Amino acid sequence: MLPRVLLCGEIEHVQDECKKMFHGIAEVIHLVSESRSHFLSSFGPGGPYEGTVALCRRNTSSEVIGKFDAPLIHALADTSMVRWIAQSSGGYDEIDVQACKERGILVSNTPRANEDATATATLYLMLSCLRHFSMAERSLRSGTWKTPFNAAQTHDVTGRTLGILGLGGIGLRFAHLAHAFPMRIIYFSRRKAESAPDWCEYVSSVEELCKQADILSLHVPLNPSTVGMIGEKEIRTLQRGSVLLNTSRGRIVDQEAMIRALEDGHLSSVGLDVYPDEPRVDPRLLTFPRCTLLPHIAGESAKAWRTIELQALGNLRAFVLGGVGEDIVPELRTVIGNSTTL
Ligand SMILES: O=C(O)C(=O)CO
Repeated sequence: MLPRVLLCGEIEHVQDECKKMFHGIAEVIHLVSESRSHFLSSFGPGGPYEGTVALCRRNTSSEVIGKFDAPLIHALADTSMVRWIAQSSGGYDEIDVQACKERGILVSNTPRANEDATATATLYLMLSCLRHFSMAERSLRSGTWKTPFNAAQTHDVTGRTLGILGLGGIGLRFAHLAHAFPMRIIYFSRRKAESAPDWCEYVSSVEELCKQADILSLHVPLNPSTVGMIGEKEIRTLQRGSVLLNTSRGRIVDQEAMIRALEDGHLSSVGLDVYPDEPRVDPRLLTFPRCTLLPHIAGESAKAWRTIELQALGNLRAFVLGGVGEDIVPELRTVIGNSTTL
């Protein structure tokens, strides 16, 4: 019997490629569970997921089986042979990687696959927040032409200082895109990035970044050390009238502090693609017409989706064939070699 790989969330964009990739080496099976308890009780003998050695996971699966938190990972390790989870996105914050580490399950993600799409969307948010393009379009679509859009309250990019928090793939790509404009670009990362161009200045702390920037863009992953990283103190350190952009994860920002700053004008607008409790959007955010709000689509373009799915499936295939895939998340890289073979 071939080993089985379970798709937790469907492959939508590369179905033919998926069939070819696993032909003769593994049986690809689909999620049939309608609850978390059914999911967890289905790996045993005679269950629909019997013989599953690895999963490909999309965040959409959490609607049915929930996040891959510590209880789920421990139950999975107790009741199944699953040793690899190939996450189908750059962010893997819905998987408890520490629990995976304890139980010898490795996790891969899809770095690089949607850097360009996410950086491009961030650029759109920056321009829209300064020039109120989203508001202007809403004025036109509602049949009121330029009202309530008010050009006198909009701003140019020229002369602004863009502060990038996290100069990984997306942050760096955004820096390059923004460099087309006559603006100063600074960044803070845990360590100075070797790939940073000369014109992208390193500053030594988040505080220094907030002191100098009047546009702050967030590009760090969500993990226990980044939850609430941008709170009241950081927001108030930004100059009055600054713009905050977030295409990483909602919980990196203290949403209450952000809303207070929008209410009293300390932040002139925010450009968001992500929210703390998606798909819920705090209704107070909808009352600030100059903000640009997207429904977590920054990293989604036709090319990005195909690349993400191919990369996730590639990691899964490498695991099935050789016992280890690529793109292991940083927290688990030291675990390679332990109990991952079929
Ligand atoms: O790749 C990710 O993690 C995304 O959030 C895609 O938008």
